[in-house]
Amino acid sequence: MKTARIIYNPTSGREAFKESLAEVLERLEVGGYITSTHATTCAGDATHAAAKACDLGFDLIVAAGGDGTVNEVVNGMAAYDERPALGIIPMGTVNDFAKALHIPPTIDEAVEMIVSGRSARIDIGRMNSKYFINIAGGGKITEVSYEAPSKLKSIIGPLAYYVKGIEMLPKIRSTNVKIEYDDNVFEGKVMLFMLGLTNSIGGFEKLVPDARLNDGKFTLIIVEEASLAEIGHIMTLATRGEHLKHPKVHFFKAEEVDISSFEEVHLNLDGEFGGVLPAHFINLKEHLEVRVPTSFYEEYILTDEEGQ
Ligand SMILES: Nc1ncnc2c1ncn2[C@@H]1O[C@H](COP(=O)(O)OP(=O)(O)OP(=O)(O)O)[C@@H](O)[C@H]1O
Repeated sequence: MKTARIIYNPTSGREAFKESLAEVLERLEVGGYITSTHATTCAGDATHAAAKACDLGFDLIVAAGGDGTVNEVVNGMAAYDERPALGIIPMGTVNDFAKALHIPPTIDEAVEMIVSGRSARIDIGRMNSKYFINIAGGGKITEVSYEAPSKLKSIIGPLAYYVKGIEMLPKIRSTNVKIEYDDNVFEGKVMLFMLGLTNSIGGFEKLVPDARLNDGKFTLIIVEEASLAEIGHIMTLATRGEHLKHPKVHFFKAEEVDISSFEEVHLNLDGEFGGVLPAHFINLKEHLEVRVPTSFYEEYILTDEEGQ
């Protein structure tokens, strides 16, 4: 028998998970798992709960919550040599990570996928000692996502980032940074830099148009110093996934990135404050085993034969 630990955030998004808990447990039991449950009690608790599940040798951790919960669970698991598989039941307001993996939005379908889908090994990022699953970024503009109040986020969802972003535009200024990526260097004034792992970020589904989930590389996007009008134009292009064509936008693939600055530059990891520069980023290739729909696996997970 396999063992599964459900870690759920009773406060995330729609707050409806508890009502479905009995059915979720039953489906997992029928699927061959011995189950147990942990409801998180505060911020950071999911990290401790996931680490404990690793210590106890669980085969599967099911994270039921939004991106914040999944990020915390991965932070609890990632340092272990023996890691359980991860299943995700999206319960947040945005669920960028679940969307990137085409995880179904309803509880029933998500648990069904966990039981009968496939396991994919996908990349995660480490920044200094913290892990991230979707994106790391810095520069004034990236302070937007954690400044978007959660009330606003739950009412208008992804648009909250955009609305807040436009409001903040006049306050945005550039910062001087040095970005070393693999064997190259970029030095200069930037509005923002981003290291993406998936293509679904901040509610934009085409921000990192060609992110591969298991190639061991970050997509590094740098937006050089630009005028307000240019930033507005880049944001509009971003909604269509065409921002990479803009001359102030640079795009690279890299396994390791070092970023430093003489100024105080805030970092954002998966939508939350993640500390300040300097930062060392490393892509941990295929570090996370996650349950995904079979159709997604067949279409998006590269195998060795495909020339990885
Ligand atoms: N019992 C709790 N009370 C208050 N906060 C909690 C509790 N458990 C977890 N949290 C915190 O809530 C944060 C947000 O949760 P989560 O990401 O699951 O939902 P969300 O914000 O609705 O979703 P999304 O990130 O997709 O918008 C988590 O990062 C976690 O730190």
